[in-house]
Amino acid sequence: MKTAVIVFPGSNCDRDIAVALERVTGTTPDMVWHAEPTLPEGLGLVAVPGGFSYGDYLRSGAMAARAPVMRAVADAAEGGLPVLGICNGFQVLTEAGMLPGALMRNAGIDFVCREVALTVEGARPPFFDRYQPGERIVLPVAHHDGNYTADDETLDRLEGEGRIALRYAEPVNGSARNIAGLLNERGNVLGMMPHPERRIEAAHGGVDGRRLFEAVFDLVSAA
Ligand SMILES: NC(=O)CC[C@H](N)C(=O)O
Repeated sequence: MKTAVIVFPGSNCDRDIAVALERVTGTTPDMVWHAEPTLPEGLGLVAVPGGFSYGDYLRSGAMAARAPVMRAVADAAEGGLPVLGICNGFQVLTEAGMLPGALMRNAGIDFVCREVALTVEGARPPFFDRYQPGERIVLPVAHHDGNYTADDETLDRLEGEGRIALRYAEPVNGSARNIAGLLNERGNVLGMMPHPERRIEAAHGGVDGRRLFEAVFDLVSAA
């Protein structure tokens, strides 16, 4: 499966996700610089990685959302391509309007860097069909702007449409309804604050992130 990882000035989890994709899919992803106007042909997944794009000025993800490559990412998502935004990637996707709501400063102000327990809310493909609905998993988080915020009407709609993909098992950063991960309407764009790419082999202390990549790989290989 051909994959791409978007790289912004200040990305720092681009290598982590590249290694995870390589280990799971057996192919090396294309690293795509933010200034590129297009994406490579024939992709099965685009990853928007974690980090501190543009130093988190003006808000985390705000400047990256306006990078030339993001227009191509939005077009590809509209065409149904799976897009995975992790941590800063989730912030970029909300700032780009590809996912609703915003990620605000953590309720406790502090940077939160630890393992957290999460509930997988649904087993919806392409990302979660290798998990059980309601399954409890553990992944690491590392962020200062993970406090998901949206108005009540939006939150109710997200719940009603089954688009809350992941919830913190207990409050971590003040996120509305403990939201840790979110899908777009079609289900092919996922933004999540925890880092699945940092839990794919035993040496990481757990493998709860691995099935997410395997599920996308299965889907694309079967196509
Ligand atoms: N690990 C990350 O992607 C950090 C995300 C973001 N810049 C924050 O601290 O909120």
